[in-house]
Amino acid sequence: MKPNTNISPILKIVNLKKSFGTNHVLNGFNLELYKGENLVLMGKSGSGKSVMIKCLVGLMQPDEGLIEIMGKDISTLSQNDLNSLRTELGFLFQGSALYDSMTVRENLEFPLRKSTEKNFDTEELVLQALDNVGLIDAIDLMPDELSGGMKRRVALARAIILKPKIIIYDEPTTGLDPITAKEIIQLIRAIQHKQGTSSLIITHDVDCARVISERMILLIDGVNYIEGTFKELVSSKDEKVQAFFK
Ligand SMILES: Nc1ncnc2c1ncn2[C@@H]1O[C@H](COP(=O)(O)OP(=O)(O)OP(=O)(O)O)[C@@H](O)[C@H]1O
Repeated sequence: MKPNTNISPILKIVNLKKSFGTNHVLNGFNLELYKGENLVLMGKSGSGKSVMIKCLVGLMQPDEGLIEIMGKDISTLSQNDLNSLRTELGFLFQGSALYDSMTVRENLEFPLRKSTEKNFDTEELVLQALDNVGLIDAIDLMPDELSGGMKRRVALARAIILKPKIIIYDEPTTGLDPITAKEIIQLIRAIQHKQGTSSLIITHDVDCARVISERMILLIDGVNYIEGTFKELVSSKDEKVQAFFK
């Protein structure tokens, strides 16, 4: 399904460029994410996916290009405005990234403590988020008492706890066995459906892309080399594109 391009994208990247010396990582990368869609970004290792995310969240300064989140050009925002815009973004990082010395409950409370919005019931949000990932019973456990799949679920609960409008998933299924990976994919879909979030999913996992994507972008040679549905991309005759699906 093609997005309705009459509607403004919730996230927009235009002509993003970033080099490190002679290593030209991003050479004019473009991306548009529309409300409620699941957009998958695939790129080989070292193609610049993390650099793109760092530019997106303001952790790295691009050499050139425009990044708009919910219609706001992030380069023009004050630190305060950038921080409050960041609360509209949820992240699921590679490898879950839970705090080992904190219980599940404390891990989930962490983003709430940092939030500028204080008008919420912490206990209720924590329980709601854990319920969404089917892990209420694990609330007082420590991360090392959880399986890899449970950790990923807790990380997912933490990513959605403030009901962000956009969620960025960085390799959500890496390191999981195929069955657990499928469960995580189903959860991502269920959460997107329930909360109407827009998702940017960065993955190497072709199965994950096939199941979850409504649209895909391949990052090759620093640009959005090709865009389309999984079906369109998988039937491309272009060798660089085919290499992703072998
Ligand atoms: N701070 C930095 N200084 C110099 N080079 C960097 C820096 N950050 C990234 N790079 C380079 O940018 C390129 C892209 O790296 P990046 O981490 O974005 O790849 P990636 O697509 O996320 O890879 P992976 O899938 O393995 O995570 C690499 O060549 C890397 O060495």
